Amino acid sequence: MTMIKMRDVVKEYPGRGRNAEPIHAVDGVSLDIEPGSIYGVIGYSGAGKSTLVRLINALEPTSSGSIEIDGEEIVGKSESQLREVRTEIGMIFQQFNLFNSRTVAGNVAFPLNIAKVEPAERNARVKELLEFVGLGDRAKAYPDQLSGGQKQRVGIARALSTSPKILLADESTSALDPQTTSDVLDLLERVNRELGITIVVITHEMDVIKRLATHVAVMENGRVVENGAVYDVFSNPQHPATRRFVSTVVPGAPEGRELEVLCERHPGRLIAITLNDSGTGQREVLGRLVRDGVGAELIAGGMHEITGRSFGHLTFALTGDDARVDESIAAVREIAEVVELERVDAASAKAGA
Ligand SMILES: Nc1ncnc2c1ncn2[C@@H]1O[C@H](COP(=O)(O)OP(=O)(O)OP(=O)(O)O)[C@@H](O)[C@H]1O
Repeated sequence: MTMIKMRDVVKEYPGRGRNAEPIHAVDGVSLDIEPGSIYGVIGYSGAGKSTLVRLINALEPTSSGSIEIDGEEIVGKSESQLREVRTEIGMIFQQFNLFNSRTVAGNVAFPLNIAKVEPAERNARVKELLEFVGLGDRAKAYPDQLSGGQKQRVGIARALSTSPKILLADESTSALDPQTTSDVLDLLERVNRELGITIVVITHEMDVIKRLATHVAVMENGRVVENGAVYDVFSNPQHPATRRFVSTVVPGAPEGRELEVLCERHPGRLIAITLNDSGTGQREVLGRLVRDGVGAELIAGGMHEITGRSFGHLTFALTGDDARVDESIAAVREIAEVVELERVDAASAKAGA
């Protein structure tokens, strides 16, 4: 059964000022998030990501549409019914939201106290969770004595305390440095793999999606403009917003100033080759490009590993007799997507500007 099923979900806020149009923070979103997946939701500031998360854990009422959590409709439920649904959902935050007056153990125990779990069972659970997140020796510390990464580990342990089926992570690594981000993402991956918890990751960083997610939805102006398996979306982005996000982690064919610089540095004809995991490798490409009278130099691009599958762009400068270069290009076209780039020279680009 689908873990989170959204159909035509709308969240409307009153507009600011008199006679202002209402704000559609979420505007007709339909998504299926399957059990065991790590679903990334990416978008620029104001796209509606945080609102979507607040609707999933019913912190705010949905204006219209349907949200099913593990088969159970949550839209229109009473507060007491929602409390039960919320125990199925853990949440972590950008600013960690820990209680500074409580110890690490006290923070993790907090949801268990509310759920009236017996002390012996509660203490055992807290110990087990702190071991799981690698903080077994910090139970008595206070949040102020911890680094950002450690605080987020406490946040994760607390979110897992009631054994939820779903973990919502709202910009959970945005306040952390790159190494700490990487450690926290590794931990989230373990939460998913070892505990089988479905994770929804809200972020504005495509790197987080690339590292962690199995699926991605791109949001713009309250709508999902594109979604699917991460590899499919990365290797063939359709919407301009998706292309912009993908280009931040997987550079496409060079353009603009980068292309100008490459043209300044390299003579010949430039071609950009797109490779996916359909079997064609770099070696095969080179074998077809290089022939008598044709020189091929790799001048930009690289391959990327996305959900265990490879994908990337390679840009070559080809020198030699035009007819022979044509043959090389035709030979590569048989096995890969090839685009010939129009040369630009900086002087004429400036003159034209
Ligand atoms: N409580 C509210 N009242 C009125 N408007 C709101 C409210 N919450 C959000 N909005 C508006 O809804 C839109 C989406 O906001 P939301 O915070 O969900 O976006 P976001 O993608 O999470 O952005 P950010 O990354 O900056 O948090 C924005 O235009 C925002 O101003």
